[in-house]
Amino acid sequence: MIETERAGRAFKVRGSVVHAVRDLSFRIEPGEFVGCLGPNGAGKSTTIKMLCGILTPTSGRVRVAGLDPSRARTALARRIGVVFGQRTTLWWDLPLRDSFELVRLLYKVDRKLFAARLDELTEALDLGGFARTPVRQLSLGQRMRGDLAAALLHDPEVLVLDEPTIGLDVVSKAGIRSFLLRVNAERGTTVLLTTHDLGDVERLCRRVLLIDHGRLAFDGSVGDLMATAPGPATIEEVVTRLYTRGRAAPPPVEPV
Ligand SMILES: Nc1ncnc2c1ncn2[C@@H]1O[C@H](COP(=O)(O)OP(=O)(O)OP(=O)(O)O)[C@@H](O)[C@H]1O
Repeated sequence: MIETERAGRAFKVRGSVVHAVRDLSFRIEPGEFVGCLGPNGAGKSTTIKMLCGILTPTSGRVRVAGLDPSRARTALARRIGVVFGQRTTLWWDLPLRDSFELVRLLYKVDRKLFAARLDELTEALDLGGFARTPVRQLSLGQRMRGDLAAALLHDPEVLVLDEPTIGLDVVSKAGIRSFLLRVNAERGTTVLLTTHDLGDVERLCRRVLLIDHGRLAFDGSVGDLMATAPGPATIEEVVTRLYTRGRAAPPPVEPV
């Protein structure tokens, strides 16, 4: 469903070249729920942007639902839902309900199917109380639920999420997580999410990709990830060890 083959993306910055992603190869099968981890600046968002067709790889190949994302953006848009936790795709000044109607028109979703899907999503994400509120007046948690609904209104086969739980309180996070598990289990939607929240990984992901310095540093189950530690460890300890492997340990914090 998602496939990258030695994919790379370089940027020219003030006369030098930054390799944001290099030689990235992985395959995600239909129905998988995969988490993408990595330290800040590792290349996660660049990877997601290549999968959505926002960025074209400068080397290698990317395929999503059999399509080349940067060449077939319109065709892909019908098969993929995307949420960027740090940026809304909704119309800021419009009531949430009107944003959904625009999504319906953009994706040419049949009116009846749209109404049924919107009812389901309204119930599952508890959108009823703020459907008529302009997006700019929504809390972050409400806005994220709105963004998720907008990404799923056309019933895509693939859902790609860039930090979907960022800034949410524990209750909102739990709601979003159980919703995502439901979407994956009930509709068989393939989910790929990036996150810095290891709770997302523990509760949601059966498989983890770890990107470091633009390269794939780990690909396996959460159990395999935990088994990389020499002894009993928390997931925070395991991931810290992988993120700092081969690097100087951060200086200890001196008490004042
Ligand atoms: N448009 C761009 N122009 C130049 N460099 C870029 C651009 N986008 C990303 N980069 C660089 O590519 C590298 C990877 O960035 P990216 O945003 O993919 O990392 P990330 O893993 O998503 O980080 P974070 O967890 O902090 O969001 C970084 O060094 C970043 O500065």
